[in-house]
Amino acid sequence: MLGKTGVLIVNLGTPDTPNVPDVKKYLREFLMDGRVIDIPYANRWLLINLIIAPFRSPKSAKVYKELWTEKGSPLKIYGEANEKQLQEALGNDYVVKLAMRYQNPSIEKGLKELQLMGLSKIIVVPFFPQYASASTGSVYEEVMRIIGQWQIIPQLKFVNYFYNHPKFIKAFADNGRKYLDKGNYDYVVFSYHGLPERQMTKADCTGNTCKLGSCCDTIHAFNQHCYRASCYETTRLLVKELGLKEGTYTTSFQSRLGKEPWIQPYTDHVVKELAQKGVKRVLAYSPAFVADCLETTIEVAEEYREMFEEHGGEHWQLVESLNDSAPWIDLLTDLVKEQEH
Ligand SMILES: C=CC1=C(C)c2cc3[nH]c(cc4nc(cc5[nH]c(cc1n2)c(C)c5CCC(=O)O)C(CCC(=O)O)=C4C)c(C)c3C=C
Ligand SMILES: [Fe+2]
Ligand SMILES: [Fe+2]
Repeated sequence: MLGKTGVLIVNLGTPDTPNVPDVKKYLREFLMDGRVIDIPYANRWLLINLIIAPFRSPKSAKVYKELWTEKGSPLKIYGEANEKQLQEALGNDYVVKLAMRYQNPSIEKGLKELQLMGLSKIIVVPFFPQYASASTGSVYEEVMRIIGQWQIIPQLKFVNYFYNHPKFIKAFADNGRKYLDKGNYDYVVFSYHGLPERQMTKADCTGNTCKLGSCCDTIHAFNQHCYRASCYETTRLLVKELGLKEGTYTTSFQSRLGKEPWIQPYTDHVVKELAQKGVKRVLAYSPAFVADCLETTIEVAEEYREMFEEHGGEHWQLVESLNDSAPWIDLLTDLVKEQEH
C-alpha cells in the first residue's frame, strides 16, 4: 500500500431509511452542527430537540418516502457509484472512499479505513461546488477533528471549491443545452441552496465580510470563499457558456429554514413573480448540488413546478445534476490530480 494516495469523497448525507426515527436522527446530527445552526450550544440544543426534530421529522420523512428508490436515497446511490467510477478512473495508485458528513458511511469510518492502509497522503473532495462554512467548512472541521487524534498525520489536501472549473461549467451547461436546443424556453432560473444572511456577513479569513450587495458582483482575491459571490459567478459562467441573453435568466436561493432572513431573492418568490409576469416556459438549474437529491428532485422539480403552474406558468423543467455521468467523473479525476502538484 506504501505510496498510494487516499481520496475521501464527501457529500452532505441522508437518512439511513425514510422512516421517522432515522430522519429524526439525521436531522438532529445535521442541525446540531454549530456551522449549520450557528447559535450558542444550549439554544441550539433546545431548538433542535424540542422544536425542529419532533415537528419537522414526520413532514420530512413523508418527502423522503417520495424521494426513496428501491436502492435507497439518490444522494447515497450516486455517491456509491461515484466511489467505484473514480476508483476505476484513478487506478491502483489511489484508494477512493465515500463518506457522508452526516449519518452513513461516516467520515470517521472512511478515514479509519484509509489510516489502516498506512497511506501517506489523503485528498479530501467535498461534493460542494461553492464553499460555505455550513458545508465544505463543516467537512474540514470533522476531518481535522478525527485526524487530529492520530499519531501520524498524513499529508492532507482539501479541494475548497470547483464552481469555476471549466469542466464543471461545461458539464452543467451541456446538461441544460439539450433542453434549450429543443424546448423553446423563455427563461432560465439558477436556484442555489440558501444560507442564513447572518452566516454570509461573518468575517472571512481575510477580515472581509459580505455586504449582501454588489460586493458579490465580481470574484476577486478577497471573496473566493464567499458563498453568495461564488453562486453569482457560477451563474455568470453558465450564462456565458450557454449564450443566454440579458433579461432571460436570474439567480435565486432555495430551501430556507426558520424565520430569520436567508440570502435573497428566494426561489419561491421568483417562481411566483415569473409566472405572474407571464413567463410560460422555464428551465431550472440547481448548480449547488452535484447529485440529484431531495432539494432538486422534490423541491425544484416538483414543488416549484406546481407553484409555477398554479400561478399561470405552463412548463417548468429541472436540469438534472451531474449524478453518475462521465463528465463528472472526468472533473473529479482532474480535481484529485490537481492536488498532486
Ligand atoms: C449546497 C450545499 C448545502 C448547504 C450550504 C446547506 C446548508 C444548509 N442546509 C440546511 C438545512 C437542510 N438542508 C437539507 C437538505 C439538504 N441540504 C443539502 C446541501 C446543503 N445544505 C443537501 C444536498 C440536502 C439533501 C439531502 C438528501 O438527503 O437528499 C435538509 C433536510 C431536508 C428537509 O428536512 O427539508 C435541511 C433541514 C441549513 C439550515 C443550512 C445552513 C445553514
Ligand atoms: Fe441543506
Ligand atoms: Fe458579497
